[in-house]
This record gives sequence, C-alpha cells and structure tokens, in this order.
Amino acid sequence: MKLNFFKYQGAGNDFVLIDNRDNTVQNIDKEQVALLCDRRFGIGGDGLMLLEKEPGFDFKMVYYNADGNEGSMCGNGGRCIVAFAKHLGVITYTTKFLATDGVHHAKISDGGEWVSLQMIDVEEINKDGEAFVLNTGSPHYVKTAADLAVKDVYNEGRAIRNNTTYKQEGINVNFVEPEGDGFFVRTFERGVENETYACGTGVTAVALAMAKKNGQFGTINTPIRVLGGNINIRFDHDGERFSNIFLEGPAKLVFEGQIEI
Ligand SMILES: N[C@H](CCC[C@H](N)C(=O)O)C(=O)O
Repeated sequence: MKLNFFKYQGAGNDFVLIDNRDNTVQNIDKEQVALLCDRRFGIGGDGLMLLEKEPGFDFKMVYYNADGNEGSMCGNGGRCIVAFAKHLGVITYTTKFLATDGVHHAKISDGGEWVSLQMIDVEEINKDGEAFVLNTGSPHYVKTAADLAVKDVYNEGRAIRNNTTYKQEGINVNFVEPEGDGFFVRTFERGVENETYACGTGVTAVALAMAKKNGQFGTINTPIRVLGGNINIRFDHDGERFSNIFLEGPAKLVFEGQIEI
C-alpha cells in the first residue's frame, strides 16, 4: 500500500498524519503503525493519526500510539490534526471535530501554527500517595519533583507505569517542578514507552492537579515549559469541576512524503 503522509510536531510531540477521507487506509494493523512511527525503519513519530470524514463534524481524529495500539485522546495530536485540517482546506479558523473522548472545539491562528484546543471537562482527581491521578482524555499520574532537569524520567517513569497498580492499563507519568509563574514538566508516555518532548493531555493534567493542590479557583492560566517548547493551559475551577479547559500551543508541518508499506 502506497501512502501519502504529513509529518507534524506540536512542541516536539511528533506525529504522522494521513488524510483518510477517501478511506484508502482500512484495517491498518499494529505492525504497520509501529513501522510508520519507527524513527529508523519508518518515518518516525510518537503517534499516528488518520483524518476521516464524520457526519455532523468537520472531521474525525483516529489516534494510534507509536507502539501500534489505538490510544486514548492525544492533546498535542489534536492540535496538530487541526493544523492539518486547515492545511487540507477542510476547515478555516474554527472547528468542531470528533475524537475518541468526544467532541472537541478548536481555534487556529492566522498563520495556522498556533492552536487552541478545548479539552474534556474533568471532575475527578484521585491521590496515589503524594501523586495525583486523573483522566484528561488519557490517564495521567502527576508527581512533583526537585531538580527535574537532571531527573531520570525514563527509569522512574517506566517503573511507575509498570507497577502493579498501572501495569495492565498503563498510565502516562508526569513530573512537575514550579518555574516562573508556571511549571516545568517532563513526561514518560505510555504507548511510546519513553519520555516524549511534550504531552498535551499530560500538561493539562498537571495544570489541573496543581490548581487543586494549591487551592486555586476561578479562571486560571498556567504556562508550562516542556522539553520541546511552551504550552499554555487555561480553565475554570469552581472547586468541584474543571471546565472550559483550553490547551494552547504550536502545531507545525515539518515535511510530507510518500511511503510504501
Ligand atoms: N501525547 C499525547 C498523549 C497520547 C496518549 C497516550 N500516550 C496514551 O495515554 O495512550 C498528548 O499530547 O496528549
């Protein structure tokens, strides 16, 4: 099968995107997705997305993790597929699309490289020892850390992701340290099974967990630095519920090409 692909990155979280409005990609298997995402034998990416037609929506986002398993919601992927939809002429500056966790609204800047994506509302934040556990479309573990720049995120994150509590379903592990008027965050991602340069649902989880931890209510704006750039999260917190959550950051086309699989 010959595929035309587009490679995007959002704060260094990178993805292979395929326009599947004509349904040429059907029953893509785990090995094929993993090969496309492989940085040595394939194109390379933290995940792969198909942009598909969906009645009542501008498009549907189908997301796979780099290991080939169909993943849950991907925030940076969501921002990249919005930029891709604009590039294809499917949308102009605003959109309503469907993803695995439900309906998403998004807005894209004039230049088409800055995307604000609404995330699902969150009510439940649990504790695991000192850490926070919540689902922002994907499951996340959030733990504060000191000297994050030199932390062994790969080994510590992998150990948490594979402990008896999380081994079966997996979890994304985020370490956070205060920085300026926001935070610095590093994430070990399930499905990539490695540290990535950014994780959108992850930084969203961090922003909400830190607001809960610090007792912040009202409309909150949280700037977060990740290894691949800067992301902003704004949301409302009424003490019970987090709503109007927006994940904002860059989404850029890197290159496009054709590959035979
Ligand atoms: N990189 C993604 C998360 C992908 C989800 C995945 N790692 C999982 O939970 O299976 C993001 O920007 O939100």
